[in-house]
Amino acid sequence: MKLCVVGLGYVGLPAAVVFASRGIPVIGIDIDHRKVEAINRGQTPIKEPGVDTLLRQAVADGKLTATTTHDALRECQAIIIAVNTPVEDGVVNLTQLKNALETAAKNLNKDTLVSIESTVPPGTTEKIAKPILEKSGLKTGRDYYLAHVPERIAPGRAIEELTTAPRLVGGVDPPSTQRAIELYTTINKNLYPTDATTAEFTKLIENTYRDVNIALANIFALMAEKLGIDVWEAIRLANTHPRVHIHLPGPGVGGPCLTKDPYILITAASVEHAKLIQLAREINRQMPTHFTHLVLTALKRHSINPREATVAILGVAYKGGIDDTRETPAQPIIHLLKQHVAEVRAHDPYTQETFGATPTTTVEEALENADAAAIVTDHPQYRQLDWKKLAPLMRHKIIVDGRRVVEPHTAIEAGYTYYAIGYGKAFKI
Ligand SMILES: NC(=O)c1ccc[n+]([C@@H]2O[C@H](COP(=O)([O-])OP(=O)(O)OC[C@H]3O[C@@H](n4cnc5c(N)ncnc54)[C@H](O)[C@@H]3O)[C@@H](O)[C@H]2O)c1
Ligand SMILES: CC(=O)N[C@@H]1[C@@H](OP(=O)(O)OP(=O)(O)OC[C@H]2O[C@@H](n3ccc(=O)[nH]c3=O)[C@H](O)[C@@H]2O)O[C@H](CO)[C@@H](O)[C@@H]1O
Repeated sequence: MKLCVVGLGYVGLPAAVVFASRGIPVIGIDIDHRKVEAINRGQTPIKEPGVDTLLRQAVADGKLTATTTHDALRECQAIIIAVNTPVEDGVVNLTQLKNALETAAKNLNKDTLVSIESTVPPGTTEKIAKPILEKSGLKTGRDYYLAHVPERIAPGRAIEELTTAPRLVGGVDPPSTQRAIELYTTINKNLYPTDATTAEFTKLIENTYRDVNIALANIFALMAEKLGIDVWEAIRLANTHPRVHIHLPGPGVGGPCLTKDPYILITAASVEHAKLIQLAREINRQMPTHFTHLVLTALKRHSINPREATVAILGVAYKGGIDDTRETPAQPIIHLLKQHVAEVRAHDPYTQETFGATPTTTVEEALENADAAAIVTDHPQYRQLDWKKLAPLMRHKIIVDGRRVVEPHTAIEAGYTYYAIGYGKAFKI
């Protein structure tokens, strides 16, 4: 059996190299010739731990080749579609997916499985993909097979999660579910069969649940700031209750999924009370502004004129331990701070991106003569910092912690004034 993977981005490429590593010959297809050329040279166009090694090996073994030509679909008995489904002005754009399906229909072999991994509105596989693919003259569930197998990988852990994280397998009919299980069982034994529309819906509600839960944590944080309470302590205590699992507040929710999937869900099924989900999105989108406000309040409380101040942003990636800056809250935070503050510097151990802030290569360089350290990302390296040793570098010893990377008592003992999202004790007079 040969597998074609259409779309070699953050989802398609890890899948391609993992299938190839299990001995399955894979043809990767992408319209971006630079990606295709890089892959054929054995170089990964995306940064994802482990992909580089598996890719080099797969190309060297002749198990993975990439092409821009969709005719290659003719050689495959299984096709994974992993093109992007971006949300624009709150509405999902399925153009890439429809184009990929049209070319698949023109090159579809009898008995082939088509698996859609892209995140899509419920009903897309059944009502959009199926009619397009049946233009081939083949009948679904009899002549060829169709499933939605949503991708659940978290960036930074893709390779591990592809083989271990539970996976939904939703065929449009039982034979399609069965064929999809046969394909995915070669890389992951933890499969949950269902139907395509349930799989599509489930993918969206998982990320929506996470976004709404984080929004709730963010509201609690704002309340704690008013009440003079430490929300981190309160959430830790609340979560000792066996039926409570409150997520963590922060300076914003970034990444390619939580910022997009709730909108796909709301638009797909417009029920009145979906405004809960909409509101959660708005709360999370507001957090970078709130964090910026905390930084400016901290400067004011220390009688520092922002126009003469330097703020060091620690962390540009959207979450800890990775270099991914898609939809990162650091971008609006830097943008807003630059409107008020003389100099905004940025440091990140994983990425060079600074969104217009002055780049720095070490934490020491970022903090030298700075008035405040503003921690945006929970990189593991930041948890190891010796704040006592760093203190003499700074002009003013102020920490504004978006992620509870520093324990308040550690900062205070090292001579800092400590502010944080949800740390109401900083404001208690
Ligand atoms: N990035 C993630 O971590 C993640 C996780 C789970 C689900 N998803 C979902 O997976 C899908 C893909 O996301 P991504 O981040 O990999 O996107 P991406 O933009 O990184 O990759 C998509 C790739 O598809 C290619 N492409 C577009 N049209 C094509 C066509 N007709 N034929 C061949 N190639 C084509 C693009 O050139 C690009 O390389 C989205 O629906 C996304 O919501 C993403
Ligand atoms: C349901 C779920 O788990 N889905 C995962 C999610 O992966 P992700 O990479 O987007 O990672 P998250 O951890 O959700 O982070 C997003 C942003 O939220 C911030 N955050 C997080 C937790 C918290 O308590 N408080 C916060 O503020 C964090 O800093 C970051 O900015 O979507 C992928 C694509 O669909 C999935 O495949 C993947 O399984």
